[in-house]
Amino acid sequence: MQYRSTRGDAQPRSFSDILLAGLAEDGGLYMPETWPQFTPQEWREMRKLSYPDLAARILSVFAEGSIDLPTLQTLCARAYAGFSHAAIAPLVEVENGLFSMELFHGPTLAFKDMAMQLLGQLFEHVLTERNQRVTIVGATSGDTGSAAIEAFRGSPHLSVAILHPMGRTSDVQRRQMTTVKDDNILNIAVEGTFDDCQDLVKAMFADTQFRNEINLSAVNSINWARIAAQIPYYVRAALMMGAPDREVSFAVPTGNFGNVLAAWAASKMGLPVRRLCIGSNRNDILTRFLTSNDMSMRAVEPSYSPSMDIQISSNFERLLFELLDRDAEACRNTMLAFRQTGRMTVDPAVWQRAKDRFGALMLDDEATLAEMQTLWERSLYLADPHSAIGLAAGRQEQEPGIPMIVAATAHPAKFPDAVRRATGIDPALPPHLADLFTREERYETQPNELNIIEDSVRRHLAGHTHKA
Ligand SMILES: Cc1ncc(COP(=O)(O)O)c(C=O)c1O
Ligand SMILES: N[C@@H](CCOP(=O)(O)O)C(=O)O
Repeated sequence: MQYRSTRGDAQPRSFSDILLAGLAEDGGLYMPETWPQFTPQEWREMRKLSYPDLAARILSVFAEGSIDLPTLQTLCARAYAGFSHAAIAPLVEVENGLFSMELFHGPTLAFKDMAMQLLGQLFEHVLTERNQRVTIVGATSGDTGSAAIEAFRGSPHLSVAILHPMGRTSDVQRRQMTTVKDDNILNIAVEGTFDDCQDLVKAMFADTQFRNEINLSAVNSINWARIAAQIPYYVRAALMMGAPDREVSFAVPTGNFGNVLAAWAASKMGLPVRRLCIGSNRNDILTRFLTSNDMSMRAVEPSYSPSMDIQISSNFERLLFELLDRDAEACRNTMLAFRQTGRMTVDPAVWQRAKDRFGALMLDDEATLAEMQTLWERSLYLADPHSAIGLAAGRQEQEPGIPMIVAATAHPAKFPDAVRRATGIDPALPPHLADLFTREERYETQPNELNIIEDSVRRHLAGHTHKA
């Protein structure tokens, strides 16, 4: 399988190449040249596979020509060995026909582990094979950072620098990142928002000298491998509900648009998905786009669901590329104009195509707490604020006879303040994190300035390489 950029300039590249490259050189995002297809019979045969084997089967079509199926099976078995639930991503029926797909049973208690644990294995495999070293720089609004740190800590092949927006994550999220002491990890609190952190990462990719100097790589969902590794749980859930002989719908709390894009990708591969519904908090740029063709940037507002405090949803570019019939030039021009003007409206026919596929719902903080309270009182289901937004969005789009599967993206214990406020319950951290608040933190605070952040990364690499 070969990959091309949404902005058209980059050369076609293999899966292993784009895994390490992260972002295309023209600033676009890599997409598979064609959508792999499974027949109904092939989907049915996947029903009997364990989660790791199913993940390997799905990944094998994207990694074709780079990594073979037996190797992927070994890597997937290792990736999911540390999950605390035997089903890896269990389904819980919260209300009649409304299912919570719990994606938070990995080591850092958020859906990011589902892909990041596998990326950890994929990077080790490809870097060992190529005898190469890279530096991963990632942006996080709270969960990607800790998942990446957990997946890559102690690796002899790479260093990881994570930029988080100062004071805008939960305390649990920050401590999960900043209490990890491995030499190859650097945490930087940036005086800005998540969007600033993400822009800094993209600016580092655009700085060719710096990019080459440190062998820059990415593990945010701008990296296609992240999306590919998020597809299997949608497939698994749909198969459990009777697909391909029955349609299902998905609802996903959304920020950077990566998770719901994986569900959409599964439908492009032939999985019978009826509706996709996104939930957002008051940072509702995507909801506004889907309800009124208005993608206009506003200031990022803090909310009870901080991981979705995002205005610039990177993966929307991948959907736009498809909506524009893969016209890379039109995609590039639209994205550049969006960044210049802070506004995007698309041709009404293009917008209609998005609306035909996606529904959307916005919940502000008050409505989020009310939803958490209702879920607790009616169903004894303790949801974190992000998952609660997804469940409300899913309920809105439910249709008789069609299972609605909602991505539950974080463990309630990551957001104890909101959970306590909504339900009066104090959600406990699992034993491996029970002493999180007594661990010592280590991080730098830096202004939102590219040169300063690049220098921090350089200093860290010099110190780390020195020690190694
Ligand atoms: C807990 C949680 N829920 C939802 C989201 C939104 O997911 P995405 O950015 O893939 O849309 C995030 C962050 O990505 C998250 O950490
Ligand atoms: N919510 C995310 C933001 C980054 O998303 P990603 O999927 O692109 O890595 C976070 O928690 O960091």
